[in-house]
Amino acid sequence: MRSDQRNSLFTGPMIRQALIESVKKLNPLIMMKNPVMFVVEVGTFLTLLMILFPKFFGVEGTVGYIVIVFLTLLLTILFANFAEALAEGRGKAQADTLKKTKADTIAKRLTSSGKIEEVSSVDLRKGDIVLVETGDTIPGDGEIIEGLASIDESAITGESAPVIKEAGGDFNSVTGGTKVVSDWIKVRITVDPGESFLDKMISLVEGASRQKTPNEIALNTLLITLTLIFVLVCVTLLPITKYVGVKLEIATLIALLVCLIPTTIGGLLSAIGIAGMDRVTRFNVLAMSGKAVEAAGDINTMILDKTGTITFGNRMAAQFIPVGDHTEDEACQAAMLSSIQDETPEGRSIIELAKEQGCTLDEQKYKKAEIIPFAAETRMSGMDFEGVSYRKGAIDSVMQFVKEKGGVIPTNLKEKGEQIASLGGTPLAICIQNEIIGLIYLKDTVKPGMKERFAELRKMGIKTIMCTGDNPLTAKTIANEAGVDDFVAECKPEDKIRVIREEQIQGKLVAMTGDGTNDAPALAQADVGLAMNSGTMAAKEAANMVDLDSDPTKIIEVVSIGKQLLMTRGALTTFSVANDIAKYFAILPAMFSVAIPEMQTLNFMHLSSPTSAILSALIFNAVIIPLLIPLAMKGIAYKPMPAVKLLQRNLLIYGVGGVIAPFIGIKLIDIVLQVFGL
Ligand SMILES: Nc1ncnc2c1ncn2[C@@H]1O[C@H](COP(=O)(O)OP(=O)(O)OP(=O)(O)O)[C@@H](O)[C@H]1O
Ligand SMILES: [K+]
Ligand SMILES: [Mg+2]
Repeated sequence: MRSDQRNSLFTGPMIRQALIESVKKLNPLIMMKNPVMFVVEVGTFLTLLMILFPKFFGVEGTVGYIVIVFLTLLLTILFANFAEALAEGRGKAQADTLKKTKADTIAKRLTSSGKIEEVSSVDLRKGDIVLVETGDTIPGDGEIIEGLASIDESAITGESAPVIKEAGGDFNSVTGGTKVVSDWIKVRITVDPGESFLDKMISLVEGASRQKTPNEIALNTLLITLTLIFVLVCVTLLPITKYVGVKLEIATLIALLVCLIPTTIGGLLSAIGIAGMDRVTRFNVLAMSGKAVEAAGDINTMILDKTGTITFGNRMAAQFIPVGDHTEDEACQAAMLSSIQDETPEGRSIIELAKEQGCTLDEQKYKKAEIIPFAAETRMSGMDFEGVSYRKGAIDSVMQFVKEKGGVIPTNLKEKGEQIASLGGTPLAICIQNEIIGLIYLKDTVKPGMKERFAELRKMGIKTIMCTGDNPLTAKTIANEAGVDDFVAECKPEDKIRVIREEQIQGKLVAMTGDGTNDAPALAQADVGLAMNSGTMAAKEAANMVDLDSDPTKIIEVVSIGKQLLMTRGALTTFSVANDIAKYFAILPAMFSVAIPEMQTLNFMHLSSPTSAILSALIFNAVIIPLLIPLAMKGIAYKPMPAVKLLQRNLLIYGVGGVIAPFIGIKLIDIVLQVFGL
């Protein structure tokens, strides 16, 4: 996705393709989806009939004029179609590239007896377990259940550096179509054919599943209403003109109608939406709906988890610290015992550190132990063996566990825990039965550049809140280091939802970024849920956006694009309506000044003739569409500033500009038409 086509706005083949598409889109069945332009098409068809059967319509004398009206109307529709086709073009090109990645591969499926059978990737179903070795393409989306491998995800993310994925924890998801470059993994397939991430990506960039956003629907309703009003105005003009003695051609009436209905925004509306989605994709963010992008434009609050989002998330054991009258050796031993078969990255790093420090473990002996896997709810993990409980976990959780068993808390536990937390580390307490033996210092690092990025969010008026399962002191240290506005510690999954709901109840739009399975419910609750591609399947499925680069601050770009999208649509609507009003005042005096001399005072534009006035306005109405295509595609520049100021600025530029532009444009076209003797 991050290929050359990401940067160059349009290539030759894309423009050629768009030209072909704009003719195909003339199909009335497609056209009907855009009522404003459909009215133009009906008008075009009527003028065509008049050209073909002039006698029937009694227009023999003015066929030349009608031909010009017909051609201008046809161009108007083609221009609008071209805008839409051009906006769709890049997505189609991307989809083609992705489809090549989707080729069927051979999968090594494990049978229940543990044998390997080779099957086609299309025959894989949810729940199948496959072995993927060095050089193999991963045959489907899934979760690593065993092993660790280095994976080239460039086919999907465009990032050439391989990433490490491993069983357990938040980095266990793999995507079909990516490649194992070293080592091996066993993957449990989590989707049936046709529902994969790649399938979703293809249909997203292709725009196949594009639906109008609520904002677009509302605007469309407004445009349809305006159109209906002008249809009525034009129809009632007929008897009025008869009454005052002006002969009004049907073709003129159609031209007048098209000038007055909001064709500019009607023609560009869908292109603006598609281009907005496309800009998001170019930042390597997959948005599941246009609604999500628009919501991003109005975000007030942003919730982030800490581990894996603000920090790198490879929380590694750095030190074993004894408490009470225990020794470092005992702490090391207990840490190891509580981490048998803990498949989280934290658990494995503990075993590694313990081995480095010379601790040993007779794994055979504990084969029959009952393993207690880590859960975000309990914040603990460990095992029960021969009536003895071995646990490690968040200090308060372990303290409670020990107290329930009648144990006492060592006096220096609090102090030693605070020492780790004040460094931004995560302290894990270790206990055997009802006795706390020591602490594990889990180290994690804040991703660089966070402070500057959060400052940017603040400038946009967005409040950042870090919600973490970690203890308050660690949370505070990391919150300060990263520069978030606020934090909530000791969050369980339901607490993250509560924080989001509390903001939403105040009428705020909330964005949430996260990577863990424990973040999934909150990602679904938020108005904008941005999951890290590095994260778990559950997180990616719950979110309405996925950042392929796994950079939580990417939300800044998405917010800018969302704001840009809303602003561009607002500005071009203002411009379009202002234009139409101006055109009204340009054409009507010219049309009536012959019959009603008093109208002459209003005819300050001094257009050469009523016919020229109509044609100039109609031609201006057509050419303004392609002239605005670049603006519709790129969006108007967004700079962080208060909303009111922004609105005033845009009203000035696009409202006043929209009133003035037609007068200048129509006058110029009128002069040119005079040169050609029309
Ligand atoms: N493998 C583990 N065994 C025991 N306890 C753990 C393990 N991993 C994490 N913990 C403890 O559980 C707490 C909660 O973990 P959880 O993954 O829910 O949140 P988190 O990753 O700390 O925070 P965030 O929500 O910011 O990602 C951690 O802060 C830590 O104290
Ligand atoms: K118009
Ligand atoms: Mg987490």
